[in-house]
Amino acid sequence: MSHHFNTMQNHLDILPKEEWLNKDQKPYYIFGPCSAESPEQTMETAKQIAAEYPNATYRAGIWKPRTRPNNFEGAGEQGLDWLKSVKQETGLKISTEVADAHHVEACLKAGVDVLWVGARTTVNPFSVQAIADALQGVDITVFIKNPIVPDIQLWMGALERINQAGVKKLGAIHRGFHFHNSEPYRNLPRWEMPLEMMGQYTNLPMICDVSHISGKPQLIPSVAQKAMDLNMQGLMVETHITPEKALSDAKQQITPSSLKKLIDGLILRSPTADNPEFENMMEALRQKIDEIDRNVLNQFSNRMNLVREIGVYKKENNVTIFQPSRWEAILRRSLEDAVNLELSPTFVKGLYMQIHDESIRQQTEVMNTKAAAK
Ligand SMILES: O=C(O)C(=O)C[C@]1(C(=O)O)C=C[C@@H](O)C=C1
Repeated sequence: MSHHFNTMQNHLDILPKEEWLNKDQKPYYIFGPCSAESPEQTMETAKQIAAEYPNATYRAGIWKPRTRPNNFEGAGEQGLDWLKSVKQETGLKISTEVADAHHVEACLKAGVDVLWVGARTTVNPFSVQAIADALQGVDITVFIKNPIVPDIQLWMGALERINQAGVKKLGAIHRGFHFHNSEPYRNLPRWEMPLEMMGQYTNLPMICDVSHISGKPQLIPSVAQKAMDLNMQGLMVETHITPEKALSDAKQQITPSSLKKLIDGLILRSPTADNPEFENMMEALRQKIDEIDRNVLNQFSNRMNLVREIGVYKKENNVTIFQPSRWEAILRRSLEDAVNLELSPTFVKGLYMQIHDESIRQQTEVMNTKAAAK
């Protein structure tokens, strides 16, 4: 397999965060029920949220296609009228999920401020393009949730399609990924995926949907704190006046008062410190890390030289590349060392799997190379 490794950054034409996302709120908060269920539930939840967080964006799902039919499928278009009333009475910005062009048109007519594309829509470029076409030239905020499968290209593609329609207030929402077993989460966070996106598009705001990752209230605080510590720009938290009576996602919604506890408990750290002593210390430690990194790579290179040398002997003696007992011994020794070195076994095992893969690749190359004329 050939690896094309791209360290180049990609580009999205997005307005600076300070001009829209973080204009009135930092972090950016999206709070509200999974679904708009009734005028009363929609309004009452909004009032309680607005009392504490007047600059938050209010969310409520209007169209809720469930995995299997014949469950509560959302209030439909009438729910947009309920959201409109919320906007009028509380002043909160309103937001909902769109999955097709018809949804977009209905939301634009209702004056919805913020739209998001859901995880099951992001996987389908046909759907995303239809939404992009409906948004052509419209000045509105749009967030793209990660696709349910951990495929970064789909996420990037969806952002690019919407951006190419001219949407400049654009962000991403990390909601975790679907796996057969995501314990203890509902959706495995795979934090490296949003981080990769943030690296690829340095101006892309990333919001963490802590509810869909957690799936249960107990996990929400640690997920929210981690998102903040990873320098994400905001949080989406499903909030319901009576979660136990919710018609969808009852298990993961929290009350407005639990929401307040959650937000009060967050420690907000900044990406840099305005402190010369801190900067000096960081500089010194980073220099040491740079030196170690260079040594590590050099040693890997030395190791691979030996591996290729072994490869030549194996070729001359017609011996197989993969040596299970030797490989097992290396792995066992390394895992024992890991304990004493305060390295996690998962990390060390992953590292050695990578090294072994590379050894095999290099020896395969040696085997396939025609010997130089003697
Ligand atoms: O010891 C060998 O036979 C090697 O080729 C070296 C090495 C390694 O990378 O350490 C590579 C492949 C084998 O499966 C086992 C070990």
